[in-house]
Amino acid sequence: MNFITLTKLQGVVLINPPRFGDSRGFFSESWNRQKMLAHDIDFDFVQDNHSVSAAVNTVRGLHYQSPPSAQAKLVRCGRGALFDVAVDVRSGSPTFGQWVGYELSAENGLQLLIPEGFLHGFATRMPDTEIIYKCSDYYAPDCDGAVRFDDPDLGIDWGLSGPAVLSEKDEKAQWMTNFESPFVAQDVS
Ligand SMILES: Cc1cn([C@H]2C[C@H](O)[C@@H](COP(=O)(O)OP(=O)(O)O[C@H]3O[C@@H](C)C(=O)[C@@H](O)[C@H]3O)O2)c(=O)[nH]c1=O
Repeated sequence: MNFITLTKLQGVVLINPPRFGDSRGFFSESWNRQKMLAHDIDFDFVQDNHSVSAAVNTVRGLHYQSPPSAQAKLVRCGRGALFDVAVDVRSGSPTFGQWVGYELSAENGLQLLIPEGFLHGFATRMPDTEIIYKCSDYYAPDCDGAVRFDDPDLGIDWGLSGPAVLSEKDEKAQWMTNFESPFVAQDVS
């Protein structure tokens, strides 16, 4: 797989950082701003997040932060495996409402880059799965929002093997019909 794979959603990029294996294990650069600049990708990440989900089929999402605290995220899996999803909610985008999803695991080392203007969520495939992600803005609870992961208008195939394990916040998340996007598409064609 290439280092960078573009997806059908403009700005969402799958990254496959090289791993240098030896008798000890491997070494990999999980973020190198200079190397990403060569691919016209640049973010000023200011916060790193790390969460562990105990149960398989835990779903966190679909989350966003509204402007002026919108966040781009660079997501990877530190332990176990997860299915990571980005949904385009940029008003005026030709792919508004469309989603992409990729398996990110500790084993495959893949990362998903999700710019501002997208909902983000993931489902765990293994117990005690760890997600680690960089954010381009700080946590701002007043700007925090959530859309139901199982919204029929989105039709995301999460590939769950049982009932989703959700937080109270995600249980109560709004449906797409009530969602007014705070994001406007820029330079999306
Ligand atoms: C997201 C976040 C939460 N918290 C606190 C608030 C709360 O007490 C506790 C758990 O928060 P949540 O239930 O929102 O955590 P979680 O459901 O893991 O939320 C995360 O989900 C994924 C899909 C994302 O994309 C993230 O941006 C974030 O929204 O952690 C922070 O202190 N800083 C943060 O940046």
